[in-house]
Parts: sequence; structure tokens; C-alpha cells
Amino acid sequence: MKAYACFNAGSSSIKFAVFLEREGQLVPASHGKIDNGAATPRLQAWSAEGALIEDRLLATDNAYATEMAAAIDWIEAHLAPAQLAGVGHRVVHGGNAHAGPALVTPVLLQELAELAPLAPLHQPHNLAAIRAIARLHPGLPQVACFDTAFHLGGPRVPRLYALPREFAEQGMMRYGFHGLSYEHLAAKLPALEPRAGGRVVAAHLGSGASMCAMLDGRSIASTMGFSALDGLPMARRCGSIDAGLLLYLLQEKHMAPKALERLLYQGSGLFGLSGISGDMRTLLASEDAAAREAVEVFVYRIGRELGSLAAALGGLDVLVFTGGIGEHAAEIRARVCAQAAWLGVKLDLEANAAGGPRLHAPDSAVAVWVLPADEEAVIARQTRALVQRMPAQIVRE
Ligand SMILES: Nc1ncnc2c1ncn2[C@@H]1O[C@H](COP(=O)(O)OP(=O)(O)O)[C@@H](O)[C@H]1O
Ligand SMILES: CC(=O)OP(=O)(O)O
Ligand SMILES: [Mg+2]
Repeated sequence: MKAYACFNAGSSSIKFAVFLEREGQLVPASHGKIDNGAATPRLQAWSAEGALIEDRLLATDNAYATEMAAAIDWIEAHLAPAQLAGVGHRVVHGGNAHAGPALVTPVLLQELAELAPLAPLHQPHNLAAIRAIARLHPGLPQVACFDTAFHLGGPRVPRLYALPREFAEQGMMRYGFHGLSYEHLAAKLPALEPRAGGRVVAAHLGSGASMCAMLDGRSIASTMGFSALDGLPMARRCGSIDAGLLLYLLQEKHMAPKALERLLYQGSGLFGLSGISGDMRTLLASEDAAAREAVEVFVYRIGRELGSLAAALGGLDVLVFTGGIGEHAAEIRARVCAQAAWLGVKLDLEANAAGGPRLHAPDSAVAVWVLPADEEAVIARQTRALVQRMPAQIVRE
């Protein structure tokens, strides 16, 4: 039996999943994650039925390579009698060249490594995972599935910064991320929501957080830009910031570029504002005034971006929440929706407390849903599709 393994290295976790090919269909076999936000990383895995089948702390130094090796070992130990036919990876940045998944080759790896400075929390880890598997299984096809690809087909104007034209020609424009998650929502929504083809804003609120405006199931705008630093405040990233402030830090405060990078990517966001934690669970449970203010800033900025994306769409028909915070923090959803009442959003508070998936009140002008993020399912589909096309490609070459 053929199996496909998928890896999704986010900023606070490594998620992985195994899918089997049965009667021409991909079926989930198991999935797991290594939470590396905590002091001691923890590996958990679940069966397709949702039973917890592994739960242990990893005795590591929080080194990404060790965590990745633990995920690979776990998959290999639980694979039999199936055999890996391909491995898919979430690769956060694909630049302008990749509007869809790509088969990994040495040339592609080199090209993707050049994009690492645009996504320093993700891209190096994504590529390290590909290299680790290539060392273990040199002949096994691997596929890079890009977070940027879903946004690439969109209109040009929302992608342009008001810089001289040659900057965009050199690739300095908005890309947008979390595309695998948005692609999953765009595929799931039509079966649930009659207005899925209308003006939809999706909010992926996890450690990294972004929002995407979709029309007819396609991205037309995103809060993230050239890098995964833009837009909403995140666990440890600042989100949108006045470029003048960065110049001030560099020129007047003589901050070194590397220190500035650490500040913006790892010392800011919920963590920086609260001074306590980047984890929304900790902040919501805290009585501390700075923790409360950090949550207020997060909700306020989501509200501002929602207004902006609704303007880009010319109105709002559907709002969808996903990602760790979007899926599990009913309080955040309630506060975002209360702030969006002016757009016609009205929540069914009981449905929201119960976790949905349908969240809107019967008289709400805007449909509101919460759906689980499943980037791994998209990775599996994209990987299998490319691997299946491989023999034909090789014949052509
Ligand atoms: N029950 C919960 N309440 C509030 N926030 C939660 C809850 N569960 C998870 N989260 C938040 O989700 C974040 C992780 O989101 P997730 O999308 O899984 O991460 P990643 O961005 O690494 O893929 C955690 O940092 C935490 O803040
Ligand atoms: C792009 C991004 O921020 O990803 P994640 O949410 O997985 O950190
Ligand atoms: Mg994620």
C-alpha cells in the first residue's frame, strides 16, 4: 500500500501526517505534532479516529534537527505494511516562480534557500526537513507545497508597494502566506455555506496569524506581504509597523540589523506586548494588565484588517476562523465579531461557545464559521498529484 507523509513546520510547531492510498483515494492514517513553543518539546500523535497513540516529552535541546528526526522516526516506525511513495512539505516562501507545488530537485532547493531571509522563522526549517529526508531516502520523491502559491494568481494592484517600479520587477512585492490553510478552507466551505463563492474573509489565527480576502474561492488580498512579518500582531512577530520606526531604530538607536530581526520576529507581538507569553491560552488566563492589553491589541488589529479586507471585497458575506487561536479561543472570536457588528456580523453566542462550526445568528447579515486548519491534507493532495504525474514527466525529459 502506498503512503504519503506530510510535514508542516510552523513557527511554534512541527505538524506531520500520514495518508494512505486506498482504492484511488487518499485517506488519513495518523497525524501528530511537536510543540516546540514550550521549554521541553512534546511529541503527540493521533490515529485517524482521533485516539492519542503517542505522548512523550523529547529529551532535546530544542534543536529543530532533533525534533524533525523524532517526527521522521515516529512515522517510519508506524508505517508498515505501507511504503512511502512520496513526502510533501509545507514550504513557506515560493517567491514569484511557483503558483503550484514543485518536485524537489537540487536546483529548486538552491532557489528556495535564496528566499530564506524573507521567512527566517520557517524557510530554513522547511528546507532542513527536505534535506533530512533526502539523506535518509535518496530516491524518494519529495514535493514542496508553497504557502505563497494560493495568493499568486490574484490581481496585481493589491500586491504592489508604492516603491519605484524596479523594486517590484525584482520581486519586492506582497506575496501573502498561510495559502495551504486558505486553500483548504476554500475547498471545504462550498459544502457548508451557500455564499462560499461570494465575499469571504478568512482569519488564520495561530502562532503566525494572517487574514485573506477571497472572491470566488480565490485570494485577492492578504494581510501578510513580502515576508511573514506583515499584518496582524502574532505570537512573537509585530505585524504591520511604520517603516519610519525601523529607520529610527537603525539610525538613531544604532540597532544592529540582526538585533532588529530578532526584535521583530521573536521579541514582539503578544509576547513583547504582554512581557509574559506569546501563547494566547496563557494571556487569556492572566489577570495581568499588560496581558489583557496585548489581547486587546490583537483583537483591535484584527478588526482594523477586517474592515480593510471588506473594503477590498466591496462588502462581506462570510467570515471564517481557523488556526490554533481561531479554532479554540471562543472569547477571541466573540470579541472580533462584536467589533465587526457594523459589518452586519452577529454571532450565535451558544454556538460559538460550543465550537461551531456554524457560528452566526439566524438574523446575521454575514455568515460566520470556524473550521479546523488542515494544511497537511492539502500537502498530501498536492504531493500525490505530482508524484502520480512523475513517470510522464520523466518520459518527456
Ligand atoms: N484553547 C486555546 N485557547 C486559546 N489559544 C489557543 C488554544 N489552543 C491553541 N491556542 C493558540 O494557538 C497557537 C498555535 O496555533 P497553531 O495554528 O497550532 O500554530 P502554528 O502557527 O505553529 O501552526 C498557540 O500559540 C496558542 O496561542
Ligand atoms: C507563515 C506563518 O506565519 O506560518 P505559521 O503560522 O505556521 O508560523
Ligand atoms: Mg501554522
